[in-house]
Amino acid sequence: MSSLEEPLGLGDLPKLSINRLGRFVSLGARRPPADDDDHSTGKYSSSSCNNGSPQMAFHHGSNSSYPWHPQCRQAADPSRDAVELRDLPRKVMWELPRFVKIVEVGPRDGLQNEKGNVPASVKIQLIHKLVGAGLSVVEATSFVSPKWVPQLADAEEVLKGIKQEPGVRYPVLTPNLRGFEAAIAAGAKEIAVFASASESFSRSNINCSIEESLARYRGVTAAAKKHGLSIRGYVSCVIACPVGGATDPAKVAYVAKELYTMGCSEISLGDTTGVGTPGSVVAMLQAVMSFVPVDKIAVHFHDTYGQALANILVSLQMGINIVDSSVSGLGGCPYAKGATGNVATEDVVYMLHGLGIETNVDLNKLMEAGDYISKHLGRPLGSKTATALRKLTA
Ligand SMILES: CC(C)(COP(=O)([O-])OP(=O)([O-])OC[C@H]1O[C@@H](n2cnc3c(N)ncnc32)[C@H](O)[C@@H]1OP(=O)([O-])[O-])[C@@H](O)C(=O)NCCC(=O)NCCSC(=O)C[C@@](C)(O)CC(=O)[O-]
Repeated sequence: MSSLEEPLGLGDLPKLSINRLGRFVSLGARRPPADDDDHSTGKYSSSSCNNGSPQMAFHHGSNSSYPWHPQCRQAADPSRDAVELRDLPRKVMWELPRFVKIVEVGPRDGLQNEKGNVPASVKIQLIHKLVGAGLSVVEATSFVSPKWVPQLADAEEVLKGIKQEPGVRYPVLTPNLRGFEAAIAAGAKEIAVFASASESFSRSNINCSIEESLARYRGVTAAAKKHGLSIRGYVSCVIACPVGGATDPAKVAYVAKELYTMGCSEISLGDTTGVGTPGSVVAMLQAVMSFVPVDKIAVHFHDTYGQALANILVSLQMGINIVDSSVSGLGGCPYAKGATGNVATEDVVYMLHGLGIETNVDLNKLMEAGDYISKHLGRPLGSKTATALRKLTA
């Protein structure tokens, strides 16, 4: 089995201090009481006799509805159980933010891997539609070598063609000073630099080692600060690398810290290949949060294994409130074979709104943007939410 085929668990990762993780895990999942637990003190609760589902508890009332469940068999005090059931939603939801900022990466990360040519006019129209849907950060393009990413060779035309709205950010990727200069000449007000936590991915993506890339980015960020530009920093392969296998969370933390120290105001942690699970994501975030304030961290999940929404949820529970996503799930990295697109923005918005979290995004208008680009690319919608809602209204 290749490293891409096998999901990673905590056991695959290097040992970390688990104090924080222990605290976190205790909020979400309770261990079942052992036979010798003292139930009379309530030290270990048996309230999960509803098998973790508030709905089941609601319909069936008492824990004893599931006599086959080991914890149900041990339920002793119905009044205590009622109190704990009432508290369950608070326990599950209390760490969640009220507002999540979505960083739309479809026009860049989404289109950089397209086989066919997407005209600049279509990219510009897509960006306008995404901003019209309420997205306040839309990554517009990359000023990278057209030899490496021919799909974004029209970066200047795209950035110049956008009608930049006040209060909206349009970051562009810049791999070096040359890209930075081209970006400001085209009107960029925010740039993004992109390093990797994997040595082999760094070489295949930007043709240099991690240390060389950081040295290069120190020059780029210094120039950006002189021009008063905001800087976003990416760390890719935060869970695993297509070649090197599992990534050490300490390495992710190191690269994130370096980018933060050189002046990146937001650090986006990319699961480039989409192999992460909530277990590996918690360990990685725990490591990064020791060096970068939680409100400066964004998460960026590709959905190769269908884990992206679960990974986002666990990130929110850890205090993250910035999420990258791509309209209609567009995307894939040209240098990460087999990796699919980012999590679809429509699915993220649907989940967040379902949790009562505000985004300022209008889901209907967002779906129109998804329809627009999917029709242009001649492929079905890449969002489950949009597919389901379109069927309902057909
Ligand atoms: C970094 C380089 C340039 C090094 O590429 P290199 O070949 O080592 O550099 P070079 O200096 O030898 O330049 C090669 C050619 O490109 C030109 N060149 C050089 N720089 C530029 C520039 N800025 N703009 C336009 N042209 C440029 C340069 O002038 C030269 O042209 P030639 O002389 O052969 O005609 C190259 O490797 C590159 O552009 N890489 C970008 C690859 C890329 O964009 N990958 C996708 C990013 S996605 C990602 O990283 C993950 C992320 C962020 O999405 C998060 C996640 O999903 O996890």
